[in-house]
Amino acid sequence: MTTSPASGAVDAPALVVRTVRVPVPHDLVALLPGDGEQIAWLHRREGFAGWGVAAQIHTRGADRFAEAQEWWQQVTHAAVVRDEVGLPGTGLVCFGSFAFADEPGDSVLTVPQVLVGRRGREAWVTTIHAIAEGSEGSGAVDQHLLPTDPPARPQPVRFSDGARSGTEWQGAVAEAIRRIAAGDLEKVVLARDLLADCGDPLDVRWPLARLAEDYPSCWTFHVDSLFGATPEMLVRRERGLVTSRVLAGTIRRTGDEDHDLRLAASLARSSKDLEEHEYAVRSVAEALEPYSSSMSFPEAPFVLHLPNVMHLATDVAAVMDDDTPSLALAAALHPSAAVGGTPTVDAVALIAELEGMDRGRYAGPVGWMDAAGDGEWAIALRSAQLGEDRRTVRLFAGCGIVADSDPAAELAESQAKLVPVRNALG
Ligand SMILES: C=C(O[C@H]1C=CC=C(C(=O)O)[C@@H]1O)C(=O)O
Repeated sequence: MTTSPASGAVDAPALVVRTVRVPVPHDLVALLPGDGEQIAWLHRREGFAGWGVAAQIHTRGADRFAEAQEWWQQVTHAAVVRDEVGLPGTGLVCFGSFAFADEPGDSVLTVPQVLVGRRGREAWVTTIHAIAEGSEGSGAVDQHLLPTDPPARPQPVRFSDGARSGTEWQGAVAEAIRRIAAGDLEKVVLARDLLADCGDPLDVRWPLARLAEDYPSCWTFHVDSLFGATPEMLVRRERGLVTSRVLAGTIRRTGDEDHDLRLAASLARSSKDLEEHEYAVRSVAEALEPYSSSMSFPEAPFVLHLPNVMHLATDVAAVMDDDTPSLALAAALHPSAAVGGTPTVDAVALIAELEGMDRGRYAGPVGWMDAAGDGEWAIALRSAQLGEDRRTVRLFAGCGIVADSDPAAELAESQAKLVPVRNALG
């Protein structure tokens, strides 16, 4: 069932939900069917694999988060739930992917028909169907734990420039640096896209399996044709505790361990990167402040090592003052200065002026939420949007620009950030 609140009225279906404990599956991606709605959320082999659509809403505009949240509240109120596991992520769960910008933007919240979840030594299957459908059409739970036919290896992929060539994009970065020097703003994150032609329709399980394998410390996701492996957690809420992993400030890895350790040390001392990082941490701390009774984060960032790049990283933790749902927190935090800039309004305006493209859902919140409002919303980075023909893929990468940035170095950094999805397609 799909609804759209274009008329202002939100039409929530009445769902029957059943969660049962099952043996821990070896590999969640291997359970995904080869077609239809496929949902993935994976972190260190834990998370979810889901399929089918029990209910869905599309929202757009400045109220996209609020409308989705209102719909979710109605769906949860109308649902009949039998949950024998009782963990965050069991019972009724939705998955969402939200547009970066208010316009044009298309955002989605989906409730799958079948969801297999894993957390530590616990695993479960949740089946969801509309009350109107009468019986539990999803059948015995064991059938959902059988690996499906593996995806075929894709053909070699051809890449081409997106909205801007590398040279044009460096020009946009140079213009942003001029605006910052003129005092118009302090930081802006500029992104670019790269087009991939896969020849045949892409079976998204192929890149998902590779991303989950190669980037286990990232959150590998697929929601409504947006997929990737992001290292940045915008907000995670679990029973009154909120955490956020803020990233900004990047250096490319060389593959030589000793050299990379020296690079990590230089990143931790780089005033340009520390400044870029400081803006991002401040934006998250200021946005969480109204919702929390206490907050903590270390004075200096640590260096997060990924296979392709290293980032300055800060983990922020806050105790919630009230029961604001995780999606509402994500809405309050979006766009943080890791993907927008400082001040936010000026940065978002400059992004629209200089990038020459619609970001779509790249750099928007992507994640899941349960009926209690607990959930995880990451920032959709190191990501790509699969086209409607399923043959073309748009990859995205962006870089934080401050006064001391260098356009050529930023282009190289954006190329390094494209590596995870590029390699996963190959
Ligand atoms: C905008 C992206 O990365 C952000 C997250 C980490 C480091 C960043 C940087 O150093 O510029 C960016 O703020 C991207 O990967 O597309």
